[in-house]
Amino acid sequence: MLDFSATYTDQYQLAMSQVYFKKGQKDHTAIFDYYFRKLPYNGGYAIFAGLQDLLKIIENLKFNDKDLEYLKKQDFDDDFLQYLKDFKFHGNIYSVQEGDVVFPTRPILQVEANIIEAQIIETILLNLLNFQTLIATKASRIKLVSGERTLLDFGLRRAQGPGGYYATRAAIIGGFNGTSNVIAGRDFNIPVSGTMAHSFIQSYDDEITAFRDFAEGRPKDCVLLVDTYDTLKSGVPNAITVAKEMEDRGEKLMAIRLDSGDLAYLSKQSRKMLDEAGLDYVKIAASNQLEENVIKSLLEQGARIDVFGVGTNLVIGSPDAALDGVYKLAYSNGKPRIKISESIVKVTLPHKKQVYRLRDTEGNCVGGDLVALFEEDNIKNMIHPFEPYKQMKVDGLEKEALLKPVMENGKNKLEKKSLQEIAEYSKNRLAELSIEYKRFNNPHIYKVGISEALKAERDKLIASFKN
Ligand SMILES: Nc1ncnc2c1ncn2[C@@H]1O[C@H](COP(=O)(O)OP(=O)(O)OP(=O)(O)O)[C@@H](O)[C@H]1O
Ligand SMILES: O=P(O)(O)OC[C@H]1O[C@H](OP(=O)(O)OP(=O)(O)O)[C@H](O)[C@@H]1O
Ligand SMILES: O=C(O)c1cccnc1
Repeated sequence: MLDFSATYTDQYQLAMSQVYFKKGQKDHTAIFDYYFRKLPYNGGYAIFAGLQDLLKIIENLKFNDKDLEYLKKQDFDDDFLQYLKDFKFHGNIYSVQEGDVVFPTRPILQVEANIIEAQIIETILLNLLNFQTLIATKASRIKLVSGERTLLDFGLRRAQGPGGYYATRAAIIGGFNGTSNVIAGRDFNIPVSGTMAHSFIQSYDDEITAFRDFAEGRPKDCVLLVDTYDTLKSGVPNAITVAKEMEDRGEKLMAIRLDSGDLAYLSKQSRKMLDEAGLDYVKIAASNQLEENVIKSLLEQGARIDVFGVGTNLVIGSPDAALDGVYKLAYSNGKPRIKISESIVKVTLPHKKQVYRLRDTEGNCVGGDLVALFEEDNIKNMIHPFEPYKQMKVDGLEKEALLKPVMENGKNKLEKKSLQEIAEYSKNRLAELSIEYKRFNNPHIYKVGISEALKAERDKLIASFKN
């Protein structure tokens, strides 16, 4: 894992914290909600990712000597710096499980801690969760159109700097099978694989010698890049020759890779040539600015591609640059808190809350999540948070509580899961959603509503400030 200190934060967190400290408010308990307002890619769902990393980092977050020296130069006071010297997160965190499908405007995670600790972790929390959730969602869309074909992440070189490290992790949660990213493979136990670059072939005087040497060097997982000079006239015929030579040595060429031109046409022609040479086991990989719409189109055209290598568009979350996840105060110093806005969608929900996934008596998702006060019971109705005439009866429905304690008094309580287990969980949760929520154009809108009691609390607070 990358090394983080508690200065991985925005200056205003420290400025506010010094005031809380000086004014005797440092032990006031605060509750913050993490949620986003708009689904990325105009899609029908998002995949929550980044939780495991976040908790590991928060558990060990502290200000080291270098941080404190620097903050002293930034005009923070000695007594506050002394407090920061012993900083540790002691709070509670309640969260949806990593990999679950999540929807706008309802809490995905809640932090309950003293106000300084809750404030200092805000930036790293948003930084990690927004990015991984965006990329896991992108990966999941690519997976939806690719079926059982193999998906490899090739994005590290095109990522937003070191963000590529976590993009790879998120891609696996969203359904990718492996990566070219060696450090992410090492740290997250992800299968690492790769092919060859154009430079390797260019560095030889002829393509076939390059192929021969590579096959000799990597006999077990040899993939030959066939488009450097002419895919069908040179690359594929030379790959076939080398594959036959490998057979003579008792080896098997694993795949060829197409990286330019009309990938549908070239894959069909290459498949035919390989099959006619008796090489039906040699797979075809493709890359070049792939994303879910291109892959969908390629498959509709009958492309014979077994492996998609996806780089840029996956790791930068194209075309959306960011998830708009926010961290909003819901409760502090014994009182519910609200942020009022001209735009009703930006009004926050006060109090500690619980979120329930609604299911019928057979356990099937009915397409709705309910947000209620934490201790509420016997909830009969769900109301649209901003359009109160939209209501739904929920009293006959099963309610699965989604926010589970994952950190208690600063201790990470998250059940240990491998990335593959998180990905499997994500796959199963996504499978519970019907296809209408997964289509790319005008997907069905998943219902998110609030209980009558929560609405009453919110409206009471709005009225008190309006007066
Ligand atoms: N049959 C196809 N249907 C839809 N999209 C395709 C098809 N074949 C390739 N593409 C996509 O079209 C884009 C073509 O990119 P580009 O214009 O750079 O062409 P290119 O063949 O890669 O050129 P270059 O040789 O410069 O790399 C890529 O995103 C690629 O994935
Ligand atoms: O298109 P992306 O989805 O981002 O996939 C990654 C791309 O990165 C490599 O190209 P690059 O030109 O960097 O190196 P190369 O010379 O090895 O092809 C690879 O050949 C892919 O085309
Ligand atoms: O292994 C590959 O083929 C690869 C790795 C990174 C980027 N593009 C391709």
